[in-house]
Amino acid sequence: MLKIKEDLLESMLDKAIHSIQSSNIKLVSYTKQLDDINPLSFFEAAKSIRGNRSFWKSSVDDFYMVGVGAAFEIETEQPDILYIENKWQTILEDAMIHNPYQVPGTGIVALGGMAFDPYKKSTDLWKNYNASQFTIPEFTLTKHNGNFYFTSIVRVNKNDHAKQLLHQLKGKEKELLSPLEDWPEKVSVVSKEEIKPEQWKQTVQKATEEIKKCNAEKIVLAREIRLQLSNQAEVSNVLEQLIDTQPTSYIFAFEHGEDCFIGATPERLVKLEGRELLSTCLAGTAPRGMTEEEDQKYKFSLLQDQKNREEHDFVVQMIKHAMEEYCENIDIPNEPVILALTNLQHLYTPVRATLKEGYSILNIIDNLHPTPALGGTPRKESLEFIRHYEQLDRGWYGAPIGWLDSNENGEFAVAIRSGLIQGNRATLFAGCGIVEDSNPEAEYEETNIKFLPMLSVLGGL
Ligand SMILES: C=C(O[C@H]1C=CC=C(C(=O)O)[C@@H]1O)C(=O)O
Ligand SMILES: [Mg+2]
Repeated sequence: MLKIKEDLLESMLDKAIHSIQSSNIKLVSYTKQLDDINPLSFFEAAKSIRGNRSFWKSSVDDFYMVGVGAAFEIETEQPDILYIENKWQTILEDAMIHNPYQVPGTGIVALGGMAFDPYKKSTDLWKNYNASQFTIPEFTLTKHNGNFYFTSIVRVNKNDHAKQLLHQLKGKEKELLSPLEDWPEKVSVVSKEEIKPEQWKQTVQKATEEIKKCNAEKIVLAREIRLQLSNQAEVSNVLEQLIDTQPTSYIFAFEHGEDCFIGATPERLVKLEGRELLSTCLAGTAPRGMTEEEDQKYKFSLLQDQKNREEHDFVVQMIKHAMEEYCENIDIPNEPVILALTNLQHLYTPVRATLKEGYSILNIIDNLHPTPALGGTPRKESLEFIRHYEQLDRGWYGAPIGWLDSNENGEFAVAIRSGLIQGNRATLFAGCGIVEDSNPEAEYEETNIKFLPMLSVLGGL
């Protein structure tokens, strides 16, 4: 840091300390540009504060965010995203921000997520994850359009000393930006346990019966597998492999205490840049072929398959309807196209719109989640079925995860193709949309393909 910049940060800290009122949260943020730095190395360099790191890579853009430490946590056990919104706005009103770049994901940012269904009783598996939790990191590395930005955020207290805070910041920054000496090893799967697959197939059967009785139109059911690993899984290594093997997915990790929720999801829930909004309808699945010819065959039959088209169309109709409330200039193509991923292909309909004034990204999430790609149609009936009959604790699986910044930019994905790593154990999740014509055996096979991205990077193939 140049002397002149240090002086500016010191005087910001000093001013913040002297202006603080008894109960308010005063954050000071300072953003500067860095030379080339590998986001994964930055994540790994922060391993001394393991338990408090977040990682995000966008699916299509060369955009990364790595959050380290916690200047402040916004969390709630209540099923109330708007509590998060209010707290976030209050924090921003009191914050002092130095950010000459105004690039998405810089300045004051928050990274986090929430439970799929806060009304379902949670188990010990997810004890380290709140109903919703957003971290404002102490340090954020952002890669945007080939440029690197480094933001430091300090929560100041009345009795702090600016010089001392600055000294601590410089020490931590040096540690985070120093070259790495070694890179963690891969793990492998020692044993794999599928949780009650036959019972799961019976639940699928039960769902189709409920649909035939017109009690719902679509219900998404998930199942889990538990893995015993050769060693404690190193998150940096797992992330590195996910980036390599799933280049068109969002790659994410949210560490909470000893645990890490991690995955590679293709499903964007919402991206907001200024008022420009993107969303995605993703549902309907087929495998990839072993040859070009076989791949094309799967592709064409997926595009024409009645059952998959129905699964997909429920998502399109719901998102279209939700967008009409908050957006204008809504653009949704009439026909889906194929989104081909490493292990499977999906029916995909992109959505573009302009967000009306007065609404935020958290309003959109509140409205969209869960889409029929993860819940079902109608929402109320399908969620009741899931709550009652699904045997697992989804936790944050299937829920919105992502980030937002102080300039109304943000992006959230749906946390699928994911797992919870707990030392040398991991729990993986995969689900599928059940409609009237679903066949339990075929749906079981579909979930098997959806486990592959996580299973392969944990050394389970
Ligand atoms: C619920 C999952 O996928 C959803 C997203 C895309 C396709 C889906 C399907 O075809 O069933 C699912 O709705 C999952 O991967 O765990
Ligand atoms: Mg499906």
